[in-house]
Amino acid sequence: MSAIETEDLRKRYGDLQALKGVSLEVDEGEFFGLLGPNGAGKTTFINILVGLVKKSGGEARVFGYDVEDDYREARDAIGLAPQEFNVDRFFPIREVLVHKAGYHGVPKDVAEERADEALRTVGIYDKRDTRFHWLSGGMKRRFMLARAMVTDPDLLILDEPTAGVDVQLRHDLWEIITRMNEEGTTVLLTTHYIEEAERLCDRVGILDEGEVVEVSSPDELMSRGTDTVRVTLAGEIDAVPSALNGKVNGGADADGYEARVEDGELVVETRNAGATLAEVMRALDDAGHDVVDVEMSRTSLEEIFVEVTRDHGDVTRAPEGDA
Ligand SMILES: Nc1ncnc2c1ncn2[C@@H]1O[C@H](COP(=O)(O)OP(=O)(O)OP(=O)(O)O)[C@@H](O)[C@H]1O
Repeated sequence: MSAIETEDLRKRYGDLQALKGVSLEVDEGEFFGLLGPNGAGKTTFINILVGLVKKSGGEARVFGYDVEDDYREARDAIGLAPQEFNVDRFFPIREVLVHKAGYHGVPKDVAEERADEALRTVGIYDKRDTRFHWLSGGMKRRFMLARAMVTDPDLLILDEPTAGVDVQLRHDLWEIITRMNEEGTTVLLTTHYIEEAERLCDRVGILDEGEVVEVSSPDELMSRGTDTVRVTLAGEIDAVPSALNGKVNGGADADGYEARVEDGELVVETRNAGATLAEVMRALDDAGHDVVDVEMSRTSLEEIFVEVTRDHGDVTRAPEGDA
């Protein structure tokens, strides 16, 4: 069964079409990243799933439950850590967690156990009698995750859970979320940190201006980029060795690569540096060159992300009748 399934999901705020027909499927147990520039519609998508925003059209289901017709069942399956802090400021945080679990139908004694466990997991158990208000910024982020997990949800939705936190805390939060996913919880994560998506997610969906422009694994996305191999030789070379010249096919595509001489060094652009390198080294050796140094660089996921959303913009924002 799918954890999340949307078909042609639409949302209009006045004149603004924030979601323009989003069809997405997230499998049970998957770690799915939703990426997109500011205003792409990520929070709107999440808010429809949790019943905070009413859809204008299309379908949205969580574990088969319609998010509007079967609101209670769908909502009880979700643990949400929203982007904005929206926590009761008058109660100690442990009580906030107990109330939260109770609201979702968890009996009081179990709720209390879960609250303690969640606070321990995120490392702020010793602050259990403190009000949210008095926590540090990092502790607040930890608490948001504790609150999302206290109902033991099948689907964890995290809207930029690590925004503005330091590297250490980010890694701590990653570890906790990864463990939950390994134990079977489906995770939907939105983030602006591409590295986060690359490290954590099985698949990422890129949303741009209310439309899904791409769904693939981080690896698949990375393989779209071009790797550059720069080889420094003992002496300068003035021409690409003929064995490599034969591979030039007008650009670096899946089957080939493009080699050129730049400042006396050999530069090869390829889809896959690992696969190409051996061939390049053999060709240089056969041509009698001594290799002094090899430097490889990959296009980052960040660059690919920028490219994908820019290309989408070129199409959707092109004036009518324009090619
Ligand atoms: N309640 C609202 N009323 C009017 N417009 C809204 C409302 N909520 C969101 N929008 C608009 O809908 C669009 C999508 O917003 P949304 O918050 O879903 O984007 P996002 O991808 O989450 O952005 P960010 O990465 O900045 O959080 C934006 O243009 C936003 O201004």
